[in-house]
Amino acid sequence: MRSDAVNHSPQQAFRLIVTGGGTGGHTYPALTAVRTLRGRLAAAGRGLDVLWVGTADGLEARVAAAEGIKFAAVATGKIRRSSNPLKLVSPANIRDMGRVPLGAVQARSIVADFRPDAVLATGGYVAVPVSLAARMCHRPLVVHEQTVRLGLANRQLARYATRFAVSSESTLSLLPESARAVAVVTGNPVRPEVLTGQPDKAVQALGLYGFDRALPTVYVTGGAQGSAQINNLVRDVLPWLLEQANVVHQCGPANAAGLEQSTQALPAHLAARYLLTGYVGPELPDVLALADVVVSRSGAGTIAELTALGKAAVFVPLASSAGNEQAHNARHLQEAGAAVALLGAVTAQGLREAVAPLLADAGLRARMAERARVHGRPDAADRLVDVILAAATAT
Ligand SMILES: CC(=O)N[C@H]1[C@@H](OP(=O)(O)OP(=O)(O)OC[C@H]2O[C@@H](n3ccc(=O)[nH]c3=O)[C@H](O)[C@@H]2O)O[C@H](CO)[C@@H](O)[C@@H]1O
Repeated sequence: MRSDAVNHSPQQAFRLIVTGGGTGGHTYPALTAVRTLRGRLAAAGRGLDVLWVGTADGLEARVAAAEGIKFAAVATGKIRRSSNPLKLVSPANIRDMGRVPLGAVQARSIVADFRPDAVLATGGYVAVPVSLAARMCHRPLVVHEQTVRLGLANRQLARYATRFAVSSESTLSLLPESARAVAVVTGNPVRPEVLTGQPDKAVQALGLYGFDRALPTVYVTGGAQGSAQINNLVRDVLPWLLEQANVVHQCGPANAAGLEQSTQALPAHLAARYLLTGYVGPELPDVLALADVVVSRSGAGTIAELTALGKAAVFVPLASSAGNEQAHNARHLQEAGAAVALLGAVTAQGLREAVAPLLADAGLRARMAERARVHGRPDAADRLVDVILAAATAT
């Protein structure tokens, strides 16, 4: 499917509003779609005028700034779910609910002024007012869902979408009927640079000169915000782990200080094989290239990257993710022999037993990596761009 929108009015730039963020899982697929769309339009001699609408303090604001994308902030509120009705009327929820109508008014004025050819919404609370504004202003709305099970924001938006792009066939049966009629399976876009990392660049950029390259390297990651659970498990097995491997440990920007202390006791030869960092920025592709085994949360973004690359992985899913979505992702890959899933109450011993065979046996790692690659969709960004262009010309 190649749309006429690429060749339409070559002198006039394609106008896109992109919205979504809060976490890396919502932000990076949007960024990848923007880059891919820009490339496709440029190849046809057409420009792209893009405006990202997000929250001022979200990851998306930093990512848009780093990419040179215009950014507009709207007020947004996170409604904290709880089984206790009293907690639903907490001061924080009341304050945030008040911000939702304000965000809707701001979003409507932004969309009306910008007059986009299409709006792409990739989830997160901020996507709700912007998508509603797209609907009110009669602009084509493409909603992209990264996870197998719909996120809360996208569930609300499903009925307003011109096209509803999903990452997995198994999501189709979970969609409301109105969204199923406009649904397309695209996969979850992976930043292209993630696929072309180089191990030596990770060593140089992060100063990993104490790593023993004869040993395998483990990349531990808790997702964009880090994971206290994974941090504690890794801390408890660290001396053992460093006897068999080098470790890059991404612990979350807020957690680094607390962990540094526990690693100060390591003998020098083990400490040299360990890098603790809050967040892995532009070096991420190179760190993934260096990694032989990944110990990780099973958010949709991470899964899309690890399967596109083909990496042996041990997943520790976030148990409270919406509808146990992370456990579902991890179990699905475990059943295919493409990962190990640690479900339920995970102990340090359990992590050690899962990682040890993979560190000891390069053949086992290679077979798992090969099975993981079968689930990757490296062409997802191109497919999503097809959907955006088709939605823009359908009106
Ligand atoms: C806590 C939470 O709400 N989790 C959800 C969130 O995941 P969350 O955003 O935490 O995690 P994902 O795995 O989806 O994505 C993380 C992204 O951040 C990148 N990264 C991470 C760490 C780092 O140091 N550097 C870096 O670049 C990863 O490579 C990946 O691209 O959105 C996902 C997609 O909607 C959902 O599946 C998750 O359940």
